[in-house]
Amino acid sequence: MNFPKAFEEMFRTSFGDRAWESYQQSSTQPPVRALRLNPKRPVHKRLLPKLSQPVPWAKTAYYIDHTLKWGSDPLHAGGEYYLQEPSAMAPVTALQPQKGECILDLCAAPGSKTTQIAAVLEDSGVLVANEIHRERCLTLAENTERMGLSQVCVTNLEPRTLADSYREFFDAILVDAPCSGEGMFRKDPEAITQWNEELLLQNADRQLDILESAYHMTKTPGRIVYSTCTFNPVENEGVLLRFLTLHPDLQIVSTKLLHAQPGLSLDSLHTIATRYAPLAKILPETLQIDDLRLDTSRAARYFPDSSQSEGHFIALIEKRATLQQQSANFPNRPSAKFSKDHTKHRTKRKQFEHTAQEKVVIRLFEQFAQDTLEEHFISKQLETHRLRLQGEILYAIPQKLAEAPPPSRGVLRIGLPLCSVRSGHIVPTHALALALTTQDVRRECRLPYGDARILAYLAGETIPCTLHDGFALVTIDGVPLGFGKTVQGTLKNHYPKGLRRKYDFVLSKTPHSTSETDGDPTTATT
Ligand SMILES: C[S@@+](CC[C@H](N)C(=O)[O-])C[C@H]1O[C@@H](n2cnc3c(N)ncnc32)[C@H](O)[C@@H]1O
Repeated sequence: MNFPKAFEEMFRTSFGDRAWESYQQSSTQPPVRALRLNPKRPVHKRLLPKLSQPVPWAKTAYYIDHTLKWGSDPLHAGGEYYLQEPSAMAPVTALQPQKGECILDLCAAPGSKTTQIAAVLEDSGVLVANEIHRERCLTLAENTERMGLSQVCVTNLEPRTLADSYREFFDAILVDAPCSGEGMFRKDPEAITQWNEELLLQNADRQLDILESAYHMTKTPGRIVYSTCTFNPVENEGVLLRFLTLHPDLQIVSTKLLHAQPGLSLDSLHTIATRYAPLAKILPETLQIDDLRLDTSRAARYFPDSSQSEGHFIALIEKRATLQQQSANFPNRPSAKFSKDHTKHRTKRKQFEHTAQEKVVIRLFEQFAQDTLEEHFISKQLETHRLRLQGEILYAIPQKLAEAPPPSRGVLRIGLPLCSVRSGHIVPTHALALALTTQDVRRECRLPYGDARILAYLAGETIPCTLHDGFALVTIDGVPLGFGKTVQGTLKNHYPKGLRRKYDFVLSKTPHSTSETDGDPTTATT
């Protein structure tokens, strides 16, 4: 691999000559790949023999054979697993989401960390997944659907706009920031050509801006994880120090991540800054070396040569009350105005009632549910969610989210979309199908792995089915693929048109019999 001279200089100055030699050597190896199992799905027996090496720092995660096209298997379409680079799993491990918490994934697309957080929350609490770019946000929504998540709200907003609605709302926020992507070089050698020092400075400023919004959305006490897939200290430690000098109520705490190197200490950063101008440019002048709050060595860095991964930087930051809580200086919205809006909303909440149109759709959905779903699924949804019609879609919205003032625009999905109504008939959503288990439904069209009807269904064809007439969940040995409607021995296809494509039973293939690329855009993730 040909690295720019300036990149080599940054690396040698920051991490030493030996680290550079070792890094360079690792760059000749193929990138490592891994998957995370979806705890909502039964583990398919086809997968088991292929999952022999766990990723040490993440739950239910395994290294996988990089020669197989994992994204083309029908089990992938059923959300059985999520393909994710191993060190990209570490930020969520550091965040330590707890059941019932309100969590924000602020830079979320394509959704690898959103789906990882959701796996821990297990349908409890609230998870807002935000992505600024529209196209990437659609992929994020698709991935939350594929993994069967029910408590997720997907938004397409600038972080500052989101902060207007959710001030001090979240227990924990993940800022997996856009960065110079030095940890992507093995996977995407093209990225090397775009690397330059100006890019590091621009990214650092942008990251600081995003972190500012995160700060205002985090409760006290609360936590923020800041992560990037890049190595340089102009982003990473540099951004951390700039962020923490602005907020005395923040403190870096240890991530305790396995197999990671510690972040660069304040002492070493001062030395590096004397030899590396971009770092000297951004390092705050008033840093006190013995200020434990700013101990950047508590952050964690994964390098490809010292861990089996591509590379990441992760810092866990705690927000704690200080004696002199600093007054909010967030641009755009003064806090007094915000609390006024809040009161207005609370009054509205007390008077909450379904609209007439909502009542009609809910009644139709209840009839559908009586015929198609088991009682316990609906009663669980009603216990923890509120039903609300948004446009044409009836949603089950997590209670805590339904009580908060939602952003007035840019919401792609708020909780679990249940159904829409067409010509007086319920059309259940694909998201509902994938949020179900076989215990939740009255009719399951269960197909064994390898059955040709699976590929036909995923291509949008009708398939023969002997079940009683009505909606049925199509599954591969219990792993849901989508809905179909049985009419006199034929299952009409409800697999979404936009997702229909050719799949292949990849997991029955022996390693090295297929090409190295995955070929699935929805899984291109750090
Ligand atoms: C490293 S990627 C996130 C990967 C994602 N967390 C995952 O694990 O799948 C960073 C994301 O930040 C988004 N982004 C770019 N500029 C941004 C900005 N100014 N504010 C917020 N997000 C931004 C990018 O579109 C990109 O999707």
